[in-house]
Order: sequence, then structure tokens, then C-alpha cells
Amino acid sequence: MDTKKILKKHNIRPKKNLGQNFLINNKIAQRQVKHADIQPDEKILEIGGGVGTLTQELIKTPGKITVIEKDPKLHKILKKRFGEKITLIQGDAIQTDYGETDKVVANLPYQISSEITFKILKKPFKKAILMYQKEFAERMTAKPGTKEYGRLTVGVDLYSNAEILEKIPQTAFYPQPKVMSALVKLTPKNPKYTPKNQEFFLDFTKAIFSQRRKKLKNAMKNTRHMLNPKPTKKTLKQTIKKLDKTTEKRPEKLTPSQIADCSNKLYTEIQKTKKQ
Ligand SMILES: C[S@@+](CC[C@H](N)C(=O)[O-])C[C@H]1O[C@@H](n2cnc3c(N)ncnc32)[C@H](O)[C@@H]1O
Repeated sequence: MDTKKILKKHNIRPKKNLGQNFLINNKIAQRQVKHADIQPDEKILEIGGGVGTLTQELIKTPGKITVIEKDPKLHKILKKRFGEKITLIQGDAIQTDYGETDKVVANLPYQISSEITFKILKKPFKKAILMYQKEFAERMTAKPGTKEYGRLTVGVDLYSNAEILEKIPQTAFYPQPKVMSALVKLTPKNPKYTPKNQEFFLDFTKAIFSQRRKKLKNAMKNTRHMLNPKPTKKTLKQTIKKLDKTTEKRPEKLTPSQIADCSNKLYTEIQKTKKQ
């Protein structure tokens, strides 16, 4: 069914604060669902159902579809359109415990891109096909040494391989967003090493990228207070010595593996001093 017609019929005025840029191009929704390659009985989660443009494609697959929608008015429309065919949750996807899921397919409300991405990544999943603002997608998939490379890249890389599938023009949405979008595929990865403490790693990454143009050793010294557990000055000095040449580089030039190595070594040293 035509998205604009449904919006008109229900007198929906798109809400900016809920990121309501509705997809009006069914072909894109179809491609998005095809990318997800949904198998019988797989648990599929859609975040932000809107008036159901993507949902109407998802229900054609053999998956078990769960849709979360925050806006009560849109929730009502989805209930009327899809009834028993889907599990429908009215609520905030950030706060809601949506249980286990195999695949996530969504045109995300862009203001929660970061928070919802990490929520997805931190739980077991097989694949996610997600629409983001193009700039955000480029930061997720950036290479070290580029201006887009940063803590988002490194954080996402810890859990998954991220790939831009296609760039999507503003005309695919109503109302048209100011910037282009991009469809991204996330697949979980088996890390070569597991950072001992993932939250520590994410804090460490945030800390050092707040000083991305300083040498790592100085960035680490300047941001000691941002870490939990916080290393003593002595522990930090010892770790920097052990890390040797890596700490002479700028954070923006380090690969995700090098950053994880630094974070792991620091975390291990902190644990050692705690035991003493
Ligand atoms: C970009 S629109 C996509 C709508 C629809 N899936 C489509 O493709 O046209 C984002 C949707 O997410 C909903 N939304 C915004 N914040 C949300 C949140 N925190 N939790 C769940 N849904 C949210 C909005 O109301 C809106 O329907």
C-alpha cells in the first residue's frame, strides 16, 4: 500500500523528534528485506514500524516478526494493518527488552542510531540490515587515518563487520531528510581476541579519541580520569612503557586491533595492581 496515502488517511503529521522520515519507495524496502535473507521461523525485529512500509514486506517472509513503535498513533495503525501477523510492542526500543532476535531489519530513527546500534551489537544476532544517515554509516565503516575514523568505527568493529550496501537518496523518504541515507549490513564477528572487559574498551576508546591528534601516550595520560577502573599514574606509566612504539602514534592512526591490545594491556595491569 502507498505510504503517503496511509499518512494522509490517518492525518499523520510526521514528528521530527521521533525521526519520522517515512520510506516511500517500496522497492528499497523489498531490497532491504532481501538482504536480510530471512529463513523459516527466524526471529526478526523491526525498530520503528512507522505506518508499516517495511513491515508489509517483512510479513511476506517466513520469519516471526516483532515490531517496536514508540508513537501510540502509529502503533494503532500497525495493529489495524497487521493484527495477529506480527508481535507488536508499543514503547521505546532503547528501554524495551525485546528478548532474543536473529535478525534486525529497520529504518532507524536517526537520533537513536548510536544507542540502538550498540544495544543490537551487545546481544547475540545473526545479521542486521539497517538504514542510517549516510555520514553515520561512513563513520561506522571508516578506515584508520581518515577523518571519519573514530570511536564509533572502533566500537562497531569490536562486535561486527559493517558494510555499506547502498546509498539512498533523500527522495526515498517523506518528508525528505536534509542528508542522504545508507543501508548498512552488520554481521557479528568472532574477534581474534576478546577485550577482557568490553565496557572498559569502549570507555578507553572514547577517552583516547577525545584527544585524537595527540600521541597515544599523552592522550592516555590526559584522560586517565575517564576510565573505570581508573589506573594509578604508576600503572599507566608501566603500561605505556610496555606498549612501547604504539603509544608514539596518534589514536586516529591506530587500527581497532591495536586499540584493543592497548586497552587489554592497561586493563590487565589495573587488575594486577588491585590484587597486590
Ligand atoms: C525513519 S522512521 C521509519 C518508519 C518505517 N519503518 C518506514 O520505513 O517508513 C522511524 C520510526 O521509528 C519510530 N521511533 C522513533 N523513536 C523510537 C524509539 N525510541 N523506539 C521505537 N520507535 C521509535 C518513529 O515513530 C518512526 O515511526
